[in-house]
Amino acid sequence: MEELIKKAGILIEALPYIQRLYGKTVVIKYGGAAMTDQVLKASVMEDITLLKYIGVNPVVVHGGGPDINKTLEQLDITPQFHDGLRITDAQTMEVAQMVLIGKTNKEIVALINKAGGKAIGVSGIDGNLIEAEQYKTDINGKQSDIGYVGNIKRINSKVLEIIAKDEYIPVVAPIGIGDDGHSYNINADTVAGEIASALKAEKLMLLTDVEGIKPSKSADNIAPVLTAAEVYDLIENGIIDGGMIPKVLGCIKALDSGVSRTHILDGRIPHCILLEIFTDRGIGTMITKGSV
Ligand SMILES: Nc1ncnc2c1ncn2[C@@H]1O[C@H](COP(=O)(O)OP(=O)(O)O)[C@@H](O)[C@H]1O
Ligand SMILES: CC(=O)N[C@@H](CCC(=O)OP(=O)(O)O)C(=O)O
Repeated sequence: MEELIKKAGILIEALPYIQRLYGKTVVIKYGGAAMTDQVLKASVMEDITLLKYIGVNPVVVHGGGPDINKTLEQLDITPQFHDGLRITDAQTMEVAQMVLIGKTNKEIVALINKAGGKAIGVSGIDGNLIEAEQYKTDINGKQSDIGYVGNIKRINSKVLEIIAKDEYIPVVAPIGIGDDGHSYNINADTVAGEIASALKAEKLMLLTDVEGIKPSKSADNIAPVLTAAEVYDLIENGIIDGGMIPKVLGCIKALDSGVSRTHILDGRIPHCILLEIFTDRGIGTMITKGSV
C-alpha cells in the first residue's frame, strides 16, 4: 500500500509536465561517453520507451565516438580530432560507418525493443535524411580540411515523421549523404541540434559523461543555466572545449530555430531523462537564448 501511495505521489508530481509535453517531440542525443554499462543503457532506453507510452514523441540520435576509437585502435590507427571533430580519412570513414550504423545503432534499437518500445534505426543515408557536404570552415572561420566530415545542408525530416507517427521510435546514426553519393561523418550533437530544429522539437536533451557545464576550469560545480552569450564567452576562454563545443553549438542552433528548451545532462545518472523532465529540480545545464 505504502509503495502504491509513493508511486501515486510521483505520478501526481509529474502530471503537469506530462500535459506540457503531450504530443510534442523531444530529441534525445545519447553520447558514446555515457554508454558505459548495460544497466545504465537499459535505464536510458526505459525512459525513452516510457515517454512514448505517455504520448510524448521521442527521437533518438546516438553517438559512439569511443566505440569508433576502439575499432580504429585495433586497426593501429590513432584517432585524431580538431575542435572535437574526428579527422576522417577514407579508412576512418569506413570504420565510423560500420561501427555507428552496424553496431551502435542496432544495439540501441534492440535495447529499446527489449524495454517494451518499438524502435526503428536509420542513418542519415536512409531516405536522404541528412544531406551533407564536406566540412570546410572551422569555428574560428579558418579553412580546414578534416576529410570526410560533413556539414549538414538539409534535414529531410519526413522519414522521421513517418516513423514517429505510429508507435515507433526513430533512432538516428549520425552519418550524412553527399550529392556525390559519399558518406560523411557528422558529430552526433550537431545532428541532434539540426534534427531538433527541423522537427521544431519542444526539447533537446544531450546526455553525456559529465554532470553539466563547468563555468571555470577549477570549478567543481556546474552552471545550472547558461545563456548563448555566456556559452560563446566560455568557448573563447577555452573553458568549454573538445567534445563540449559541438554540444553547445547544437543547443544554440536548436534555440535559434524555436526549440524551447535545451539541456546538457549526465547520462550516467539512472533515469536522468525522467528526472530532468518530470521533476521541479531539473538536472544538468540548461542553455537558453537569453536570460530567464
Ligand atoms: N566546460 C566544460 N564542462 C564540462 N565538460 C567539458 C567542458 N569542456 C569540455 N568538456 C568535456 O566534454 C566532454 C563531453 O564530450 P564528449 O567526450 O564528446 O562526450 P559525448 O560522447 O557524450 O558526446 C566531457 O567529458 C568533458 O571532458
Ligand atoms: C565528425 C565526428 O566527430 N563524428 C563523430 C560521430 C560520433 C559521435 O559524435 O559520437 P559521440 O557523441 O559519442 O562523441 C565521431 O566520429 O566520433
